[in-house]
Amino acid sequence: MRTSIATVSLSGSLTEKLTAASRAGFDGVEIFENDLLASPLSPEEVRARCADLGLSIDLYQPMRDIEAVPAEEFARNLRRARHKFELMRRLGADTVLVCSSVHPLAVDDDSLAARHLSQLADLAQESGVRVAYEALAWGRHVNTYTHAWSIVEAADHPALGTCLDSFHILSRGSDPKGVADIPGEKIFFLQLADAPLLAMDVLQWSRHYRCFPGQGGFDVAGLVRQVLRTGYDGPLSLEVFNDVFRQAEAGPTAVDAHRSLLVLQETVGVAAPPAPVVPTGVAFAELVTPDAEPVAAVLGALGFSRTARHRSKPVDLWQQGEARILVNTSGAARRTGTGLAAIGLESPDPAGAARRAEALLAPVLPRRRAAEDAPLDAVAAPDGTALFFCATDRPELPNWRADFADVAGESGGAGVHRIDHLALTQPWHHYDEATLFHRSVLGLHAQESVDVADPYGLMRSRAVTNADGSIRIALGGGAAPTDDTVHAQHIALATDDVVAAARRFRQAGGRLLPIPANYYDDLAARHEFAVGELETYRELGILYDRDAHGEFRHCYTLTVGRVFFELVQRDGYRGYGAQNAPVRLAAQHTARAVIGG
Ligand SMILES: O=C(O)c1ccc(O)c(O)c1
Ligand SMILES: [Mg+2]
Repeated sequence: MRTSIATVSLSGSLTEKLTAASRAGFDGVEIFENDLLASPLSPEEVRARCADLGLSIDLYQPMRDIEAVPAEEFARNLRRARHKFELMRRLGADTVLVCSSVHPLAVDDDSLAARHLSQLADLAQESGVRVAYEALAWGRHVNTYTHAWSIVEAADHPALGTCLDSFHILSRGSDPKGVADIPGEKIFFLQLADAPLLAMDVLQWSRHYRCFPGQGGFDVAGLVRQVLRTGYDGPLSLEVFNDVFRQAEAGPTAVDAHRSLLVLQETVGVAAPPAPVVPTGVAFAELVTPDAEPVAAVLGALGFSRTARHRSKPVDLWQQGEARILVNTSGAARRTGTGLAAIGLESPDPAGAARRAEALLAPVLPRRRAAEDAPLDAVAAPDGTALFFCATDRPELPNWRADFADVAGESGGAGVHRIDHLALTQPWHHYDEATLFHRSVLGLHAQESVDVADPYGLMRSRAVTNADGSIRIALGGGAAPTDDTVHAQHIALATDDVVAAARRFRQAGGRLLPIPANYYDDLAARHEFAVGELETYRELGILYDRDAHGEFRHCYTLTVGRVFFELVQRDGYRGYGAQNAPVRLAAQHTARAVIGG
């Protein structure tokens, strides 16, 4: 289906918005009046720019407070409409949106509203324009889509139809089944937005918290299915008023937006991109660092051994059980410092996973970093992390491991057997985008988002997982001023005995994050522990949580650059310790103040 986006959904000048929409693959735009008024381009220039960019102008919007107003008011409205229809002729736009009136003098009189809209439609028709009447959820007298449709039906004018907007319908809890009563050709336009389920005034909710389909709590797909059954063949158009998107860069937002429509079309069965290939585990995590020594010291103390070296690049493989960490000292990190740059995802079908990712607009990275390397499909996540689709030691497929030559690593270890989860800090304005990306591109399941108090702001966190929990990525982000050293990425390592692993780490010279004594007093109040157990946790800085499925014990290393490690002992527990994150964040701020990072 054709896809469109309202300019109000993107940041920047009109030109920037149009360019971003075009690059992201949209077919058309809704031009929001304020964007045109503020643009130095003439309507003819806007029209030409859209044509150059391959965009149609699918809607001009909005006209307000038109119907069911006193006669002199309505006369002024018709005068205004004449001007706007002339403007639309210059723009080459043939459909105008009219929102249901919020005018204080508007009367509750459907037949007057129908007469007014019919008169407006007469005028529109003379200019070759169609009028799409939309019920605002906070309209003074008309605030449901069924009511707006009954007025359009009564007016019975060929140039008058209705505009359905998923936000106005779903925010009020209206039943979308009523859409079946509207003939498809009378649905002149379909606007789509999702929103988080918030208990607040509907106007504020609409103007500040809309998001792209799949990022909120509405059943947008259910509504779209209803609309498609009517035979509607206009565009799927996003109209998202959102404070974050207003500030974020238009290019990535437009890609995120278009991805949401691709996924929506897949959900309702009108598009079939390559099927998701759900990853089955973590093949490796790759750190970049300008200086391998501090990272090597921490990995060594954690029980890792350097087991192999890349044949052509300064990349070492550190391994313990099935946990593999690549340490890359090539140039890039000199600018960025030590950080988590890439994740290898074990994939049942790496090429298929890459095709899915590409179809959903993930930037594809070069398959071979050097001529002699095994070809490896990779894409960039919204935060820039490279995701490699790997087949480790499967003879029929290229093996990244074959690029590495074994070196004599000392054995031993600290009982770490695999990577339990990875935590990626998202730039604050990419949090919803990151969730949709990981869900749709990788086929992971998103858990509930939780608020996490940081001493200097509020973070949000949510895990995306596969069915058996062998992939668990915690996405963190939020309004807190991000401090790279505290809001760092982290790699959580699974062990069956966190106390033993923590002790070994310390004995080997590693430094664990100190946790305040008050935390343990609170633990003692909340849970019963065996004699001496809590004292051990207190001594080592081990945190504790439990859920309906089991227990979780975990502790943290100090941060190296922008990354730190966590040792976790997971006994049935299904979360990732988010309950303890406020204490961890505060402790990290303290540690940084005391130790200086
Ligand atoms: O918030 C508004 O005013 C507004 C304007 C136009 C729309 O299509 C809409 O859904 C809301
Ligand atoms: Mg709307």
